[in-house]
Amino acid sequence: MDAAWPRCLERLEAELPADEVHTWLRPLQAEAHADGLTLYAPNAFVVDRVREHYLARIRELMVHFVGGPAPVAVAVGSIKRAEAAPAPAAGGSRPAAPPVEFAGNLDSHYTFDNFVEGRSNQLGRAAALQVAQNPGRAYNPLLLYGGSGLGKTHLMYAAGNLMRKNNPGMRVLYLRSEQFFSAMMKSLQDKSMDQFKRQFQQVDALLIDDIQFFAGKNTTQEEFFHTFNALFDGKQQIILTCDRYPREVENLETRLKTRLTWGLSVAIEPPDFETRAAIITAKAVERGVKIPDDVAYLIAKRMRSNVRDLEGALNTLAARSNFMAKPITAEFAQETLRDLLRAQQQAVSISNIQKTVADYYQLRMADLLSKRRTRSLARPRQMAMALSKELTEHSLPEIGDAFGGRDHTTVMHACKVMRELRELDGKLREDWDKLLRKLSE
Ligand SMILES: Nc1ncnc2c1ncn2[C@@H]1O[C@H](COP(=O)(O)OP(=O)(O)OP(=O)(O)O)[C@@H](O)[C@H]1O
Repeated sequence: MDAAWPRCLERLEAELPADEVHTWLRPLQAEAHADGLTLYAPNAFVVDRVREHYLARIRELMVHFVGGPAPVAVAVGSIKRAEAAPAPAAGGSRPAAPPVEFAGNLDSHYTFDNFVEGRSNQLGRAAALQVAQNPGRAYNPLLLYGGSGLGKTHLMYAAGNLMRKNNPGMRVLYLRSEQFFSAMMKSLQDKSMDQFKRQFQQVDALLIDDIQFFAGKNTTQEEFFHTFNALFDGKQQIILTCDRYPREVENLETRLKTRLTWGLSVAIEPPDFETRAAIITAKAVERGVKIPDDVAYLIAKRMRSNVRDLEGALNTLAARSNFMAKPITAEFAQETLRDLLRAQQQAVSISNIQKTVADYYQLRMADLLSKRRTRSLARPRQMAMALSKELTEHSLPEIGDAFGGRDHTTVMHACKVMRELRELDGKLREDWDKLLRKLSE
C-alpha cells in the first residue's frame, strides 16, 4: 500500500495537467493501515474535490499497483505529528546561526486570527496553517500566488508568526525579494558570498515575498536556486509568494519555475461580497472604528478587486469622521467616498463589461453577442456573463437578455463553468483577475 501511492501519483502526473496535480493531489498525505489507504487533505473543500474528480481513478490505479483489493478513503486531517520527525525546537539541532543581517523580518501584527476566511482564500489559509503547524513536512515549498493586495503576505506572516509561537527558538527569516537581491549584490561586492549562503543554511524557515521580482535577474535566480535546493534538502520550510502562477512569469528560468511548484501552489483570489464585508467589519473593530453594517455593505458592494483598497476606504472614512467629529453613516460614507464610488459604479455596467472583455480578447462586440458557439467565442462570452453576475446587481434573466436574448440557465451555466475553470486553469484565472482589476479600477 505504502509503496503503491507514490506510483499512483506518478501515473496521475502523467495523465493530468500539472496545475491540477499540484493543487489537489500533491497536498494529500497518504497513510496505509490494516483497512487500506487514507488520503488526508487539508480541508473539506479539497476532500470534496478529490472525491468528485479523482477518487475513482485513484482506486483503479491502487488496485492495479497493489495487485488486489485496495480500499481508499479521503478525509480531512494529517498524519499524526508523533509519526513525523519532531519539529525544530528551541536551539534545535542546526548549528547556532550568526546574527541575521537582513533588514526585513516578520511583522507580528499579521496572524491567522485577524485573517478573514472566505471561499477565495480558504485553501491558502488552510495550507499556510498546516505548514506552520508542521514546518518542513506538510508542503514544501508552499507557494501562494494571486493579484496584489489579496492577503498573500498576511498569510505568510501569519505562518511565520505561528511557527515562532509554537517553537520559540525557531529561526524564521522573512525577506522581500528585493531584500534578497540587494543583500546578494552587496555580498558580491564585498566578496562575502560564503557568509551570505551560510545565513540561509542556518534558518529553519525562509519566507520570500513577491518572487516575480527575480524575473530577468539571472545571477539572483542562480543564487536563489542553490539556496532553495540547500534548504529543501535540509527539510527547512520554504514559503513563497508570487503575483501569478510561476510558470507564467516571463524571464524566470525553467528549472526554477519547476522547483517553485514542487510542493503546494495555491491561488488566492479576489474575495467575494460576503468576505469583503466581513473584512471591512473586522478591520473596523481592530482599529476601534464604529462602522454600521449598511456602510460595510456599501463599500463591499462597490469596491471589488483588492483588500488594500477596502482598507484605504475605511482609513479615509475613519480619518474624516475623526477630523469632523461626525459618526460614520451611509450618507457620510457616500459623501466622503463619492469620487471613489462613482468611478467604480461607472465602470461596471453590462455593456462596459462586454466591451472590456471584447477588447481584451480582441473580438468584435457583434461576435461576442452572436449565437455562434465556437470555443474562441464561447469562453469569452461565458467570461463576460460571469463577470456581469459578479460585478453588477442585474438578475440572471437580465444578463441573458443583454447577451442577445439568452436564457437565464445559460448565464447560470456560464457562472458555474467559470468558477470551475478558475480553479483548474491558470491562464483563465489570470484573465479573470486582470479583467476584474480593469473593471474595478
Ligand atoms: N482575508 C483577509 N483578512 C484580513 N485582512 C486581509 C485579508 N486579505 C487581505 N488583507 C489585508 O489586506 C492588506 C493587503 O494584504 P497583503 O499585503 O497580504 O497583500 P498581498 O497579496 O501580499 O499583495 P502584494 O502582492 O501587493 O504584496 C493587508 O493589510 C492585509 O492584512
